[in-house]
Amino acid sequence: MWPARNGVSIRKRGGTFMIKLMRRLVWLFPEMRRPLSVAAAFKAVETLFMGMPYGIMILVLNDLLVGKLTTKRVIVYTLGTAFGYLGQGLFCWLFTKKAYPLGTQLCKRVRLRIGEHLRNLPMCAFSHKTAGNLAALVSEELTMLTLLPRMAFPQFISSLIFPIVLAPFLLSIDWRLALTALIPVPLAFPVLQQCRRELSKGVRQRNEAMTKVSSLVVQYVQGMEVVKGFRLAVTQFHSFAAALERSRKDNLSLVFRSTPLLMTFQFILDIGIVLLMILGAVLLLNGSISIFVWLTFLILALRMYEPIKALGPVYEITQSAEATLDRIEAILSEKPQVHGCRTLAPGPVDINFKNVSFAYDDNAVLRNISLEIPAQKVTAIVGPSGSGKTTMLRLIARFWDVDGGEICLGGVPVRELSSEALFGALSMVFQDVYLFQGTVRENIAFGSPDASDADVERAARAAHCHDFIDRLPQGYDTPVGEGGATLSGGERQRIAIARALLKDAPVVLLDEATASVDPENECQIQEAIDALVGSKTVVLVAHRLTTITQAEQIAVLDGLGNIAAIGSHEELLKSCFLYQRLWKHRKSSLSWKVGEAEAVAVDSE
Ligand SMILES: Nc1ncnc2c1ncn2[C@@H]1O[C@H](COP(=O)(O)OP(=O)(O)OP(=O)(O)O)[C@@H](O)[C@H]1O
Repeated sequence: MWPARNGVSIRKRGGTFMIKLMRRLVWLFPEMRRPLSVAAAFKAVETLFMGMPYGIMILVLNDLLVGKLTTKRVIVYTLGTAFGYLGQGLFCWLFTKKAYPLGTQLCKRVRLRIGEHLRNLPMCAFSHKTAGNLAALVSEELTMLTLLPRMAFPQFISSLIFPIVLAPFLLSIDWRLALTALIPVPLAFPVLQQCRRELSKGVRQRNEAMTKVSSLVVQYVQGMEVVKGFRLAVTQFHSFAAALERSRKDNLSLVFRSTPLLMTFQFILDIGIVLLMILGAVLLLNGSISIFVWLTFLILALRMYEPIKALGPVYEITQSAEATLDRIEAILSEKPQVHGCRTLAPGPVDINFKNVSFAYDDNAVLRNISLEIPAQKVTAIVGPSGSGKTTMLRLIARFWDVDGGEICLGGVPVRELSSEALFGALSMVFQDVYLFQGTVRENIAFGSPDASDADVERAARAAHCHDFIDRLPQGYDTPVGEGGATLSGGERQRIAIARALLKDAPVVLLDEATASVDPENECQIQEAIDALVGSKTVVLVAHRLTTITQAEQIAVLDGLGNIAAIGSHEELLKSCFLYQRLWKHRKSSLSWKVGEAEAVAVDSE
């Protein structure tokens, strides 16, 4: 076995770069082994047929030189040549039929495999960088990988077959000329190896530049509002243009670095032909060989070098494919989150934080916190900005795993729950509501594929979305733009609440939006939340005064990773200084907002 590379161990056996590469491919996608072998066999037979007309040409030459070329023989040779071309055509077609779909299949399999793997990764594996990386990998880079089975591998087989078949034949005719014809091949290969090294560096640089371009595109489009709002369009565009220029330069440098080496490689092979001519002429003149032998060598050597010379471009494909395989392996080697197999007993579910500690990399956010969240009650988490409120919700859902302690759901540690049991028990409404491309109906029924249209409408009414959905051009069948860009923040949040209502899970995790919404929207969101809460275990990161006061239990985070106090609103107002401060701050910001609203109203009168 190869030592684990990026966590993925790969069987290592000998073989050339191409064989190793194909082994890696087959190791990652074992289902490709058989179709690849069949395609390779077709290519090999096609190559043999390609050699047939040359063989016949030599027979004709021999007959001509010894004066044995009869009409009958001419007919036989003509038929033989035609047969050679027919066989070549037939196997070329068989090869194409087998090998070309392999490229598209490979593309699909890689994308599916990566998609499947990403589904099981913890959230810490995702970032903007990853988005750009993935975009570059699954689009442009993958296209180069698809050339491996349908272009590079077959070309490699062709280049192998001729020397293997011809070497014994040439050696049996004249060993001196045979060695002259064959020796340039091993002499030229070190140059090709050097070219491979250059290509390897260049391809990686080019891929990095491509990834940067993709990341910038993702960032540019996703952050367009900020870009425009802060008049950064020109600056951002310049960095995008600079990344494109870098990518262009890297592409050119790849060509300029490899071309001289490729030309040297081909030149060494060409020298073989020149040497063959010189040595052949000398041997012919001193009577050691016949003209037939000399001409035979020239014809066959030219034919033998042709596919070997074509190996140059093959190297570029293999280096790109190797870099792409490295990146695929790196993604696949990210450790997936392991779920247990335990399930939850039906009925109410409580949540228990037992000495939980958590840090994002080095940023410790929670330190040994313990909190019992009773079933079917509303627990609010409050605290200064950045104190870890949202993080607590994320840990319940296992978007991240705790570093110390444990979180139990219905008495079962979340790590031991199966993903179906865990996510089946949770309804989540987060601050940044993401809506998927599709209709409003599909977005509401996202977590409940079996819901009927009537169920969707009932949930939408309860979440106070029905009226605005009804006003949309196609009602529930109105397409929603990517991320929900065509709806307002308040509308998006209410759709997320309808989604959660429809799911009807025993635990509700709710991260109230901090962004202010207009009073009418705020009131509707509040009513939608009231409908969602019902008889469920609710954990909410609360920002509105009403939601905070209505909670049966409030946990106050102190901003240093600890829980400062736990209690009801009245208890905390009496006993917790931090809560009093937070409460005062909230009230004053509310009166400030009300005052501002009144001022606007007066102004407009
Ligand atoms: N994905 C992440 N990677 C690294 N650090 C993060 C990540 N998410 C949050 N943090 C950091 O963790 C800390 C707690 O963040 P969290 O979002 O839980 O706070 P919060 O109390 O919900 O804040 P707010 O009230 O402003 O929404 C912050 O310092 C934040 O910068």
